[in-house]
Amino acid sequence: MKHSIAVLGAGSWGTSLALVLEENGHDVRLWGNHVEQMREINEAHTNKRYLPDVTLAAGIKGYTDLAEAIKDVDVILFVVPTKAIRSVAKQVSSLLTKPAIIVHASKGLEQDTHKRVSEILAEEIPVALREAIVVLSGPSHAEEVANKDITTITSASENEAAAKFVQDIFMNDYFRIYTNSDVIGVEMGAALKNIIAVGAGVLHGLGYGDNAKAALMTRGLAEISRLGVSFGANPLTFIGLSGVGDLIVTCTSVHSRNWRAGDMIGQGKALPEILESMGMIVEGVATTKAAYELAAEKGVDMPITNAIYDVLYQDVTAREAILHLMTRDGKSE
Ligand SMILES: NC(=O)C1=CN([C@@H]2O[C@H](COP(=O)(O)OP(=O)(O)OC[C@H]3O[C@@H](n4cnc5c(N)ncnc54)[C@H](O)[C@@H]3O)[C@@H](O)[C@H]2O)C=CC1
Ligand SMILES: O=C(CO)COP(=O)(O)O
Repeated sequence: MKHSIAVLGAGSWGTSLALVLEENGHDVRLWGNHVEQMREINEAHTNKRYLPDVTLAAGIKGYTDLAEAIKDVDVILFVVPTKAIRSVAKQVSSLLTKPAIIVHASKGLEQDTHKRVSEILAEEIPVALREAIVVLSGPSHAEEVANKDITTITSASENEAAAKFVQDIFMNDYFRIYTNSDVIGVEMGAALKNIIAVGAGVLHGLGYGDNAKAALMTRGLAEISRLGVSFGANPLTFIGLSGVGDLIVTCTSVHSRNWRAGDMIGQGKALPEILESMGMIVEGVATTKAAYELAAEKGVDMPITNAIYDVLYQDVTAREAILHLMTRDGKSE
């Protein structure tokens, strides 16, 4: 069945998800806040800044007017960076005239409040205007999805019917969706893997090898799970697509923005210059600070997150942070 879907956020991930939905026969409205970019999408059918080698289907329509983009849609998919979720959600709730299924595919924790993205959406969009909130997450680089490379991700919601609905609108022969009811686990896995990806990049930039990477990913997953479980997540979620699955892709791929930023840190470049040169969101930087503060509040031991926090925010060198991690007291696994 054909549905009308507004995709909010015309970066690499929003554009790739719009491509999948359009291919699946839906009416797709891609909303962005840059007039020139939306004109490019509508006239040249490209979005070169974010997906340089991709031609977009003519069915994907770019919108700069949010009211028009969300008018009478069945689904609103948020794919802006985490730091923009609250402001965009506020605008949506002031303009929405009928309830919609609210989906998000963003991966991070809000600064200061430390909230997950679905919590922000639940605060900003009144119950009367949302049928359900669904989280879309898993190992999925936009560049590969746009090339129709095989990808599997998770659709998570407390509302099982809504999770299945989202599974149905996205599924096709290269994009496979599994449902999950553990929203906390799926969102915590998604947000926290970005921190470990920065660390994997740092190790690469410093010249460390595969043993170091495997150590970081394994012990990183242990602390992701610890923090997630302290909020009520199911520990098994972290061995699923939005846990170890996403950790693998993001720590081993040159597509990863977080990994690339970490790699440049390892090579000795300064963080502001790195973020400037990326031109895309590197969620792991803000999420490291949120997770560091959250772990301290909760009394959860997160030594790798603390080490990356020290490098990003405390002027500790990466080599010093690694030495500190490696020379802590011996522990039981
Ligand atoms: N790129 C990827 O492969 C994947 C990204 N994600 C997540 O998706 C989210 C978006 O990431 P990307 O698409 O990579 O980011 P991006 O940096 O490629 O694009 C972000 C887009 O959001 C727009 N934007 C920023 N603030 C805005 C605002 N206030 N109002 C309207 N538009 C605004 C930007 O102009 C840009 O078009 C992030 O949370 C990321 O972790 C999740 C899975 C895969
Ligand atoms: O979440 C992502 C892939 O699943 C994208 O984030 P990165 O680009 O940092 O890997």
